[in-house]
Amino acid sequence: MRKPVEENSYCDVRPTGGTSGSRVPGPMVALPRGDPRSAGHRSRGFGEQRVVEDQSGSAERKAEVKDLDEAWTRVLAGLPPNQRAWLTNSRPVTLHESTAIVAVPDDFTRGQLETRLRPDLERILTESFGRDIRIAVTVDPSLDPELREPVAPVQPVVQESAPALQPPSHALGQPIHQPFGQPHQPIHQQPLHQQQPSHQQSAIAQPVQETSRPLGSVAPPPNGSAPTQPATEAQGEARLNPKYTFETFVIGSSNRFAHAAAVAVAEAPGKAYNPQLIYGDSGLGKTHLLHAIGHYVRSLYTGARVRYVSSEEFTNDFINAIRDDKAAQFQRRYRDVDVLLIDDIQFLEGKIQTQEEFFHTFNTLHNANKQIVISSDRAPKRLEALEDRLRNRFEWGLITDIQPPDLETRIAILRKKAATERLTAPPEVLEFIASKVQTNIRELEGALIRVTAFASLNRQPVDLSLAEIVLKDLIPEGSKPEVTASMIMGQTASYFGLSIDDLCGSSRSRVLVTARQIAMYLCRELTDLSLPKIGQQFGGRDHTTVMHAERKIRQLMSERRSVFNQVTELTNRIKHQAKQQ
Ligand SMILES: Nc1ncnc2c1ncn2[C@@H]1O[C@H](COP(=O)(O)OP(=O)(O)OP(=O)(O)O)[C@@H](O)[C@H]1O
Repeated sequence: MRKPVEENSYCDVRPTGGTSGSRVPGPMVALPRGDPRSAGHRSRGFGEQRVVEDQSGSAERKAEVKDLDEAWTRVLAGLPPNQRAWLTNSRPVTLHESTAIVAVPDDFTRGQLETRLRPDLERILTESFGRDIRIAVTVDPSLDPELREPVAPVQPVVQESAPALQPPSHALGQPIHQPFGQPHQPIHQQPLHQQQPSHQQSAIAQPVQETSRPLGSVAPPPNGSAPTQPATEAQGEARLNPKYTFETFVIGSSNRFAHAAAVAVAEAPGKAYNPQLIYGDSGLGKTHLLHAIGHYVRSLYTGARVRYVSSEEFTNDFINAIRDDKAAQFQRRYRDVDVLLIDDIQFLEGKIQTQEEFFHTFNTLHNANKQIVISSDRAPKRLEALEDRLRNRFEWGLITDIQPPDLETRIAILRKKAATERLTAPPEVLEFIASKVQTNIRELEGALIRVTAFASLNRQPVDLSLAEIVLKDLIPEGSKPEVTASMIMGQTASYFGLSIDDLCGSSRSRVLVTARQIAMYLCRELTDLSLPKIGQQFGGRDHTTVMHAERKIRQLMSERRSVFNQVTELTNRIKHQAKQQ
């Protein structure tokens, strides 16, 4: 048997020069390529979703969006002036189910909305709609008035830059749904998406256009989950795990935005956000969301060609195609699809030839308004060994991150997992497991499985004492792991969406001051560092500042539940990180 070709053994292509623009951390929005806003065609800031919805011609959706606008007017009227000031350059984007997405110009404002303003915003929105509404905040730098003038095109529009790659007629100006065919069932049959606006039906029930390629015609089962057996080639090609659907995905503050964006992408593939990039640490649900998009697209659009592939498989496939002289088949496999879901893109780092191939795959799909969804373990700007031109393209669409889930979300995930896997575990055991395993959902599920398996093997009931024994082995106490100031600062910065420089800097904004004081407090609690040493770590501050911070946080913890929760969650994360060192 021939050995597979080593990716780098034949490469002679070098990455192009240049640097990608630096971006603020956290969920970010980049203008899609060809977005008329980038050429100054549209005065509104962040509003791609509205445009998509308006194009669908749905009266219901328009009404809903209008409601959000109206509700937003009420929000502005209902807030005291000092809070309203934070919303001057903010915009409501869209309402998806019970989540209102709000765009703000920078990360700092996002912090304000997510902490200080959140209760009032959600209260007024909830009152306005007569049902529970949560907010998800996204950053759209184009809302910053200082960046608005003069309006420079962010990306050249497709037609200007690449006349040879004109998308097919159906891809310009017409709904992308058409080539996919009609939905095989009314939306209201989707259990999780019962509140789905009925615009979906009218939007996609349009005449099916002739396309040059055959369309699959297999309808998935009514619940939107994938069948266990591939019934046709098209269905088999999708390679979706039937367990990874939106129905089985638990939404919490750590993944709310990524989830909402994923649903929007699945409802309007190629139109809402293209590409969508989801990034986050291992085991936080990126693959799950990719598969869920695939299932949902296939349940909405009969015949949609969806392909899920890990970047590793893409690389191996490419290498084998070259070895076997089957480049054309390879290209058809990845370019003749409506939705390409590509997982763990960081795997392409350093693989120049595969990156080159993926670059062309990306361009072909994007130019034809086909949807691309990418996952990565890091933000694109941190994929240093990826070519700039690829990283830049990832920023054309929507970048969403997934953070480790909080305690409530972890408990909810365990509950769902126990229900779907028919595992019996009392609530106190689920809570105990969720408190022990904090950062990786795969480990969380593993712990539940271990506990229930242990009980079953020993014919014992699943109770707290048994869970303690099992998890002791899983997460041994051992010697006290060493916590360092840099660990604390790193975790605190990422928890609050700040940088280490922010923590060491001189800004006195409220979010920053609280974050800095919490980090100093944790340094006192979790390390043996002296007050002056801690002061030095935070940009050479005086030891009295550290003393003040310690007192302040102690006091706030007993007064404000939010601060108590923040300190508890951060302590858990830091200890967990220390254990892994
Ligand atoms: N929000 C969630 N609700 C329910 N299950 C979840 C959620 N997030 C993750 N999971 C489950 O956790 C496990 C790990 O998730 P997944 O494989 O999607 O992580 P990942 O981010 O792709 O990790 P990696 O980067 O290591 O591939 C899966 O079984 C998935 O179903």
